[in-house]
Amino acid sequence: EFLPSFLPRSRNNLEEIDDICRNVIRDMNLWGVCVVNNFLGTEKGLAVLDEVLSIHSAGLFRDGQLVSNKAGASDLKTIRGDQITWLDGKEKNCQNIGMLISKVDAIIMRANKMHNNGKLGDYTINGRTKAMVACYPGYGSHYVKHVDNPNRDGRCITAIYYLNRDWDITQNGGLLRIFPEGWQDQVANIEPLFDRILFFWSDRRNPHEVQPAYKTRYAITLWYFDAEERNEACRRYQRDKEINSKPGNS
Ligand SMILES: Cn1c(O)c(C(=O)NCC(=O)O)c(=O)c2ccccc21
Ligand SMILES: [Mn+2]
Repeated sequence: EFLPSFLPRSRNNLEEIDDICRNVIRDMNLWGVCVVNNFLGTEKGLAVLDEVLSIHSAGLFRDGQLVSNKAGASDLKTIRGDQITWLDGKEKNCQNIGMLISKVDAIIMRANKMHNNGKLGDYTINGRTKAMVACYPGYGSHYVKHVDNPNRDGRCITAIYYLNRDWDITQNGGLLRIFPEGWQDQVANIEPLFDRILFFWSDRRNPHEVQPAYKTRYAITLWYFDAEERNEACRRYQRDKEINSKPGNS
């Protein structure tokens, strides 16, 4: 369920939300990508980072996927890639992560309402995934070029909040490179900087990769659902399950 826990916001917060919304709507409809810096402000950003660090030191991250390193088949040494854990933000010692999630919800819901009678990019957003907290250990772990939602699973917007202080892309790597469809051979290079949030369409319009990171790299990702596409995906999933469960359809 998607419960934007709207708290009565002081005046300036609402103005700020409105201002960010206008940026998100304009950039998403123009480029399909939007970057907002200083999203929470340093103090709140650090509070979120502290919670992520304590989750990491509590060993709650599942071991990352095994990826063979670029050296090729010869040495079978594999390196651990990204480590992830899923949160809904209501867990104990996660209230700042919860506050981050509520703020992103508020922006997406408001942008959804604000733009041509409640549609952002022709989507009707009515839900989202839990938050995926990701950690790239800094031994060259990377993420191969991919599309988040290549086959209409319902996810329409990807939102990634970065937590990496004093990040030097030349030393630390970890660049997110997006290859937006229709930009010809132009690419979007996004540095995973502290208190930066990034929005982009989750479908085939935005193939992207995470380049090898040489310092621990943290990010929190939310994926927002388009009501219609999600319902259709769930119906398809249900039908496939029934077909596959019938005897003889092993
Ligand atoms: C760890 N991690 C990811 O980092 C990205 C991704 O695209 N990240 C972009 C970024 O961190 O800038 C993903 O898309 C992803 C998808 C499924 C599981 C894990 C995943
Ligand atoms: Mn991705």
